Amino acid sequence: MADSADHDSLTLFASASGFGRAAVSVIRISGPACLDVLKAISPPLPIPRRLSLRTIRDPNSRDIIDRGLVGWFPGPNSFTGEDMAELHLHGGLAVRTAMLRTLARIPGCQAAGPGDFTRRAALNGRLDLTQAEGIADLIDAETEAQRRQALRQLDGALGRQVGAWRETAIDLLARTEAALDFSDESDVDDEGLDAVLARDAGALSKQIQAVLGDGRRGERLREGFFVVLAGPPNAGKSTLLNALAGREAAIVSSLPGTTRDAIEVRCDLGGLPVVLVDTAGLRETEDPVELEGIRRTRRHMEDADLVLHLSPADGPGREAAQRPHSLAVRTKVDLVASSRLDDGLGVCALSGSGLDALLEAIQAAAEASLGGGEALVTRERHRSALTRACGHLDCVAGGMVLAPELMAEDLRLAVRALGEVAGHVGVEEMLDRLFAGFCIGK
Ligand SMILES: Nc1nc2c(ncn2[C@@H]2O[C@H](COP(=O)(O)OP(=O)(O)OP(=O)(O)O)[C@@H](O)[C@H]2O)c(=O)[nH]1
Repeated sequence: MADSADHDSLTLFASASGFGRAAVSVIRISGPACLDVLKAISPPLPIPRRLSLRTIRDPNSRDIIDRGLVGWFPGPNSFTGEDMAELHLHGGLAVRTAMLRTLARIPGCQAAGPGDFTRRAALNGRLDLTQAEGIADLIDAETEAQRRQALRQLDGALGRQVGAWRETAIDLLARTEAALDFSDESDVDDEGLDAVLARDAGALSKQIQAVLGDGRRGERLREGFFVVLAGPPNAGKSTLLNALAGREAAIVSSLPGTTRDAIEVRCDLGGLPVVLVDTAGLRETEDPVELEGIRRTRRHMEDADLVLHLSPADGPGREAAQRPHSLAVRTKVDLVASSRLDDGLGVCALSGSGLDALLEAIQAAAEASLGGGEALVTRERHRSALTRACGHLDCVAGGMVLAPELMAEDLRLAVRALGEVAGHVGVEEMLDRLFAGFCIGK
């Protein structure tokens, strides 16, 4: 990982297209030695930003490694802001290995770690931190809604909004500082300044809070809408999960208590990411392993966005929905005559009957929770920094700090908290954490 000045002067290289077998394999190179590397392995240098067919050789032995396309992207107008190159080679394992081994032997070159290229782009001011997160989210996006949200963030929607709030907070701070520094000079009018500052700080805080009051839609969309399948042992939870997910993900068995821990299956419901969670059956038991499973089930139910309370149609009556975000579902409806069924949701996971209605109900709940406009805040990190900023602005707005020096300090802390979102301040540790989650070559 590029975390020291020494490391930053190295030229990094990595496979940017994964490590499997493919038609084309892309190797990225970025750093000060990039130009020399290209001249050594694939002369002559291509026209910038235009892929050119070249023979690529080991610079020492002059052995041919492959014939492929070479792209040359001189800094600072490259993804990382440094000199960069891309080698589009044949996607075989041996070709890629030979190329990476050759690059590793060139002085000044080093294999990149996860996220190193994006990290350099952020450090060179090509992206702010929210956009770097947008790239990570775009790579991880599994559904259409996640892809759209990540693209919006990569486009800088959050960075621009938070940047505008930060400018306003800086302006408030400048006015306070001016009043402090020149309070004895006649041309600085601090008459009623406290009231004006309090009003403006309050207005800014309200704007931020309006965005924060989005029901955590952005975070939920990244993480998925959690649907927990709960109910007594043998209610048919695992069978239903498999039927809903369309694959055999959970162990299905006729032994009550087969599922001891939660099993999660991610699926795409109408473009929304839904995580179905199969849990241990709820019943009275002395078995310590099963008890632990039941404890975890209860915790999953508390954290769930939606709980499906399953009860077999041939058993006791339908369980009443215990909280607003829950649905009572009758399972194994094939075991009773249709005349004995009530009007609520009922499924036969074996034949698939009733599954469409259940999926529609889950999708409607997910849409109600995740839909309703475009969320700006997509991570707890953003929420926590913005909440802190609001706290400081509210101190100024509420007249809780009377001395102008203290007011200035609160405004400074608000500016700092807002700056953290885009990566202007105090983010070294955060950078390590963020880029560690990237893939190599990005
Ligand atoms: N007739 C019928 N049997 C079903 C249906 N769904 C599940 N079963 C059967 O019911 C039994 C229990 O199913 P599971 O899916 O393992 O039940 P579970 O609720 O996950 O059980 P635990 O893991 O013990 O909590 C199995 O024999 C299934 O084949 C259904 O719709 N109709």
